[in-house]
Amino acid sequence: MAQQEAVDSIAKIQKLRLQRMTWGLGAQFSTWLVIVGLYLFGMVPMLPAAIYFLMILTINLVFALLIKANVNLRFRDPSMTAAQIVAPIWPAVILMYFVADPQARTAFLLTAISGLMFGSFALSRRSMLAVSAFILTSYLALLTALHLFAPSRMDWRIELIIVFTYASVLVTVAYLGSYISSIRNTLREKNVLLAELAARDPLTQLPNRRSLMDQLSQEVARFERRTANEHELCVSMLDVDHFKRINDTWGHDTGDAILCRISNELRKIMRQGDFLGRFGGEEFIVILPESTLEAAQHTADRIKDCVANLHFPELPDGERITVSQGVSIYQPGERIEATLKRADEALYIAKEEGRNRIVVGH
Ligand SMILES: Nc1nc2c(ncn2[C@@H]2O[C@H](COP(=O)(O)OP(=O)(O)OP(=O)(O)O)[C@@H](O)[C@H]2O)c(=O)[nH]1
Repeated sequence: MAQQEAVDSIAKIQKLRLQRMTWGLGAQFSTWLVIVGLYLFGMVPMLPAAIYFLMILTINLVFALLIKANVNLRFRDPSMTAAQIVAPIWPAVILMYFVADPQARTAFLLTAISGLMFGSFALSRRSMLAVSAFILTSYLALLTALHLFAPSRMDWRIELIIVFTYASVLVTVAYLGSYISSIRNTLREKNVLLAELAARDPLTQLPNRRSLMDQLSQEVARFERRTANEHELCVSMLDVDHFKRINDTWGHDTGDAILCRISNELRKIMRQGDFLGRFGGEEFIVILPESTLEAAQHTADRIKDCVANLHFPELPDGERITVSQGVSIYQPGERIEATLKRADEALYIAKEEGRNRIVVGH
């Protein structure tokens, strides 16, 4: 099941990557328009323009195929952000060589900046600066080629100003972009932390009521999807006996310490796949998915014995703590609250019958 969830989440991320690629195509679209315009105005010959489009088509196709075939998952950055920004630059540089007018060439430089902005999704400052350096070096290489082979198509004074301006703009964009990227990372980390805090009980560090209810809904959904009928979803509600007396006699701090100790010990004896949480006060819930009533009773017995045999250094020698438990089984199609209510009623009976026992709710 967990494996299926991991596969689903990878598929979702891959879909998002393809979506970002489409946005990238949107950003490249402006460059394509520029080229069509240059061609229509007779500022660039047809062959280099056609070669450019062929190269860009191949590049985009390769990236899309890498994502579709999940090959990108093997890379250090599966989003291939830097590669996707850098790859279309050289086809543009080659085409720029054939553009006669230096002013018209600057249009390409602007579109490279919008490509760089995609780096703010993922790139560190160092990577953003490296990509900027790559763009600038590519432009300098173009100027060198023009200087050597087609000096009539360039004016060094204008190019110097363009290169200087472009370098400062790239550095600014790289800094701002990496700042946005770092804010995104911090936000992501904080969200993970917040989600963890919202799901955990601060005293015992066990999953809290909200988390228990989430887990129960997931287990119910899973149960309703099951194909074979051999397993049950069982719930055990557990309450520490005479806890008020413990608080009243030895103080609230002792009560807290006892709740923490019980939580820790129960955590240790939980079967993998079972879920223990604090429902509130001195009440806990154990969720036993893919179980049977017999197995649930067995677990409840283990819990009962575990707590009854605990020695608490905070309490006088011989003072024992016990727990009562109400067990219920989820009935197909019912609301989970109904299952919990049966467990609660069974717990009530366990208390009535003398505590330190397990009652199954029907
Ligand atoms: N120390 C401590 N006490 C808590 C906490 N949450 C709830 N309690 C106390 O737990 C006690 C529960 O008492 P009752 O509901 O009367 O039940 P009980 O004394 O355990 O008696 P039975 O459940 O009938 O065996 C109350 O005194 C609450 O104040 C907590 O986080 N820490």
